[in-house]
Amino acid sequence: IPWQDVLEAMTGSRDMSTLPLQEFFKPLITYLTAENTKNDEFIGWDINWKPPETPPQVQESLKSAAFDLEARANVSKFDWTNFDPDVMRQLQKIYYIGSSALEGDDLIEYENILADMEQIYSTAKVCESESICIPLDPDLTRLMATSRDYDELKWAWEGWRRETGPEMKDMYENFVTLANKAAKVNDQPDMGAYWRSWYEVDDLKADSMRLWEQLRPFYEQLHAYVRGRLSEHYGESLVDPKRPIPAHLLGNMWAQSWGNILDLVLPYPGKTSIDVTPALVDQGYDALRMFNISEEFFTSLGLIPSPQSFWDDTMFVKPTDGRDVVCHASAWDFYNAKDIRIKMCTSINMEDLITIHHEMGHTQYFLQYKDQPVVYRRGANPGFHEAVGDLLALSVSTPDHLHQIGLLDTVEDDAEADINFLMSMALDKIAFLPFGLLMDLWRWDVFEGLTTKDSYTEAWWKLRNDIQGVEAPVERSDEAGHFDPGAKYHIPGNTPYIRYFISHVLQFQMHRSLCETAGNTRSLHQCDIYRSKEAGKKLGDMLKLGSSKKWPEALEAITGSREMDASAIVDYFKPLMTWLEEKNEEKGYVVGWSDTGITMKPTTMVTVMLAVCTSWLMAV
Ligand SMILES: CC(=O)N[C@@H](CC(=O)O)C(=O)NC[C@H](CC1(C(=O)N[C@@H](Cc2ccc(O)cc2)C(=O)O)CCCC1)C(=O)O
Ligand SMILES: [Zn+2]
Repeated sequence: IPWQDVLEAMTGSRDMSTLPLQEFFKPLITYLTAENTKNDEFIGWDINWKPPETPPQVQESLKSAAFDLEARANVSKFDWTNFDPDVMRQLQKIYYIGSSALEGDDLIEYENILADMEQIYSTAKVCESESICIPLDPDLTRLMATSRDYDELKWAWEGWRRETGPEMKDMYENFVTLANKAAKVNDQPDMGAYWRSWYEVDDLKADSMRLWEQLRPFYEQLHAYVRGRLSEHYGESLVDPKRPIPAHLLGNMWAQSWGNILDLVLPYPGKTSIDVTPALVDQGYDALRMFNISEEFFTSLGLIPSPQSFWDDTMFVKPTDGRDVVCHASAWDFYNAKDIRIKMCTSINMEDLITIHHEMGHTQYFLQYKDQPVVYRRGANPGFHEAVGDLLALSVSTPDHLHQIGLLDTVEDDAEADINFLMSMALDKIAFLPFGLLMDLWRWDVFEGLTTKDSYTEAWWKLRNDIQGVEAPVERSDEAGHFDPGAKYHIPGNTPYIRYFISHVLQFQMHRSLCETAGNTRSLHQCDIYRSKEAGKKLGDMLKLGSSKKWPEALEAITGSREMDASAIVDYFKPLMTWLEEKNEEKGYVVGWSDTGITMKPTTMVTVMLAVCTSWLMAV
């Protein structure tokens, strides 16, 4: 409560007053006044007065004494600029507490809306019949990954959006109002600005768009090839080779990673498979054993082993006692420098093996910064926290590494096998970029008030079209009560998302540097830092910083650069990009997309322009 209330409780007055102090010293003040008058002392000080010349050595001691006094005086003035910068940084992080700054009913309503939306999302099921209803995890996820039936996929895709979004739509509008109210208490104009403030850069949106512009040409090449192959598989009537790709055909409920349709777009089908799911199943892997693969990779680098409490308390698989749990994987720091846990409904497949590494990247960060002040127990920026696990998974995913740990029996090291591997990586890493970007482009506009409830879905599909080049397989509209953003965990879960886009740039930058540290001599996409204590030391030292330093310093500790830079991901995928440009040209796959479906290749465009100009000149 405000100090005035405390003062009033003690003294009955709400104002500070000097009267008691004067009363306390009254006798002395009377005496001094009389004495000074008697001795005709000069009261106060005359700024033109100069002390008599003091001998040099006395001057020196006076100066040093004055300096100390000055320094002490400054601190006692509680002058922020004079505080130790680290104290300033800690105070700032203590002061800005996000949504916790809401008071009373606002805070209760805010928490209730979040709980209600989370409840809708985590219990939603799509019913095939009166008695059979299937949840997202694992059933709908598996269907979206494995079905190749256009209509079955559409049924699951549309059903999931029907069971989640509409019921949340009004809640979300109220949620945004309260979130923005909290942002203002944190000295931010809206919640999106508050989230972006964690990156401590002038314009995170501009930085993100700049990175995207560098990467978009590569995405367009991949998009063109995948659309071409899907169009051949499903037929042009279902997949128009010039339009955005129907969003339900990409192996994922949100089309955010396309790894599950590798079989439909594999460049060289004759080569040995690099999907280890069959091996995991055949070798009888269970969740715990998959976690141990990840644990062993981390400790091979000399990183910190997971404590026994982690193994005791982690939820590895979906409970079979009927409890409704939030199956969306997550890693938890209990901020007691001891307890860390993961909660995950692990399936026995490659995708979840990678997810396990992602989650253990979080718990490794928790372990590394556990001795920092609590306010510093965070990523250098949120993108760093998301990059750690994926960074190590870049080494684990290489065919050679998978072979080394017995999950691939043969590995072919030739150009075609390389392209197949790069394609499998691109279907996750390159395909993810536009989605990782558009999630918060949509949300930042909503928090800023540029997108209001009556256009939530319209704005969402405009971004999905423009940025990601995918479109809904069925009509979507706000008028119909749709709220498709609500079908993605992080919207009702209110988890910021740009961190994943940033992570997808950072993880390749760090991979390139750690590969150098580990003495890698092969191509970047073949690099495996397994067992490199030097690489592990570099990574560990950066992780120990937590958020105690601004993130460019943390990035510099690993890469030597203070800038986020997309050149590493471009280097990694270079061989595939060259291959895609040639293949798209050779197969006549159109690059890019537009709503009208009329897209011309640049060469055609130029021809048309020339024809127009010539005819115009002739006329003139
Ligand atoms: C207490 C708490 O909240 N803890 C945080 C961690 C922390 O902040 O300390 C946490 O556990 N968040 C959960 C979230 C889970 C996953 C996720 O949501 N992934 C995104 C995007 C994505 C896509 C590709 C990729 O390679 C990596 C991520 C999605 O699935 O869309 C699901 C599986 C993977 C990661 C996570 O781990 O980030
Ligand atoms: Zn994460």
